[in-house]
Amino acid sequence: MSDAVLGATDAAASGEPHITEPVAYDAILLAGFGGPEGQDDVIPFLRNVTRGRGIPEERLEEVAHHYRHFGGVSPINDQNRQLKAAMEAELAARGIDLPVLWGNRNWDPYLRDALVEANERGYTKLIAIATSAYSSYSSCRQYREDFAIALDETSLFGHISIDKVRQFFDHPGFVTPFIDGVRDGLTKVLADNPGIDLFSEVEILFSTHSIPSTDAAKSGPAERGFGEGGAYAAQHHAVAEVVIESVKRELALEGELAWQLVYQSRSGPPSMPWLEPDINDAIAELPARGIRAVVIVPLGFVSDHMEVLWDLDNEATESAEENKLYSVRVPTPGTHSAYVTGLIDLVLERRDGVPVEERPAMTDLGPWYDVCRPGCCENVRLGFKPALSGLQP
Ligand SMILES: CC1=C(CCC(=O)O)c2cc3nc(cc4[nH]c(cc5[nH]c(cc1n2)c(C)c5CCC(=O)O)c(CCC(=O)O)c4C)C(CCC(=O)O)=C3C
Ligand SMILES: [Fe+2]
Repeated sequence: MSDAVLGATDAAASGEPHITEPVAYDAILLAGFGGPEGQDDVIPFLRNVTRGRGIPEERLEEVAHHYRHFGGVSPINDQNRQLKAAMEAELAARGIDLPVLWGNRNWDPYLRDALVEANERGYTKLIAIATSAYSSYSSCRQYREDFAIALDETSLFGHISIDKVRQFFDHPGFVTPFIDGVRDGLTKVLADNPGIDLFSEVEILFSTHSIPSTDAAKSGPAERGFGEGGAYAAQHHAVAEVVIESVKRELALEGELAWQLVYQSRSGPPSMPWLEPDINDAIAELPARGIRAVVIVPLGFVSDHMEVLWDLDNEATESAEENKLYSVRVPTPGTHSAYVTGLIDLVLERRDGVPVEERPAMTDLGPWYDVCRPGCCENVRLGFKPALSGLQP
C-alpha cells in the first residue's frame, strides 16, 4: 500500500485511519481560504473561487458588493496572519522548534508559494492545518486536492510530503470558545432583557455554511451511513449538543435550552438543493413561537471573515431586528488561547504518534480520521480529482 496515500509520509501511506507512529515533521503548513486585499483583487479572487462552479452571475455581483463595502478587503488574511503569530508564540512558549508556513487556496500567498518557501528552507515533511473544522468537499477535500495541485505546480511531488491533521470539529480547542461564547451570550441576553424567560423566550441558532445537498450526502466515509446531511450535518449537530450541555452545566441550568442548526451563505442556482433552513427564514418563524431573543452562534467558522461579518452581523442581525428580536452574535475561535493551543496539540498528536484513545474528542463521532477513506467528501458535480491525506479509490 506504499503509494496508496498520495504525497504522504511513510506513516500515512500505511493507509490506516489513524497514524500512531511518530513522524519527524519539520514545518507546519497553515492552509487558508484566502481573500482579496483591495478593490482590484475582488473580481480575480471571485473567479479563482468559482471557476467551473455554475454560480449565477447575480450571486457573484452580490458577493462582490459585500467585499466592495469593506474597501475590497476581506478580513480573512489578517486573521490568518494573527493566527500564525499566535501559533508561533505558543510553539516558542513550549520550546518547540517548528516553523509555520502560510499559504492559501484562493489568494496570495498561495499554497504553491508556501511550498516554494519550504523547499528553499529545506523542509521536506510538512504537517498541514486547514482553517476549516468539519468534513465536506469545501471544508476538507478541496484543501487536500489543492495540496496535490500545489505539489504538482511546483514539481515538488516526491521531494516534499504533506500530511494533514484530522478535522477538528470536536476537539476541545475548537469547541471551548463556542461554549464560552454561548455562556456569555446567554448571560448578556438576561442582563439586557430583564424578566425574559431563558427557557421559553430565547432561541440559540447554531449557524454554518450551507452546501449543496449532494455534497452533504457525500461528506464523510460512506460506510458510516450518516444519511442525507452526511457527516457534515451530523458533526454540527453533535457539536451543538456538546455546547448546549456544557453551557447548561456551567450555568447550573435546570431546564431545556431551545436551539436549532441553521444554514447561511447559500450560493448555487435556485434549482439546486442546498442544506436548509436558511438562518433568515428560521428567524422569521421565531416570533410566532413567543421567542424574544436569539443567540447567533457561528459554529461552522473559525474566524470573523466575510461570511460572518456580512451574512450574520449584517443580514441575520437585520432579520432579527425586523422580527423585533434582541440578538447577540457569539465570537468565532479566532485567536482564543484554547483554539491556538488545540491546533498545536493536533500537530503534536501526529508528530508524537499519540494513541487514538488518548486523543481528545468531545463527541462520539471522533477523534476523526488522519487519513480519509476512499471517496470521502467527493464532489459528484466536479468529478474525481486526486487528493492528499486520503486513500485513493
Ligand atoms: C463549507 C464552506 C466553507 C467552510 C468553512 C470554512 O472553510 O471556513 C466556506 C468558507 C469560505 N468561503 C469563502 C468565500 C466564498 N465561498 C464561495 C462559494 C462557496 N462556498 C462554499 C462552502 C464553504 N465555504 C460552497 C459550497 C460554495 C459554492 C461554490 C463551490 O461549489 O465551491 C464564494 C463564491 C461566491 C459565493 O457563491 O458566495 C466565496 C467568495 C470564505 C472567505 C471569506 C472571506 O473572504 O472573508 C470562506 C472562509
Ligand atoms: Fe465559501
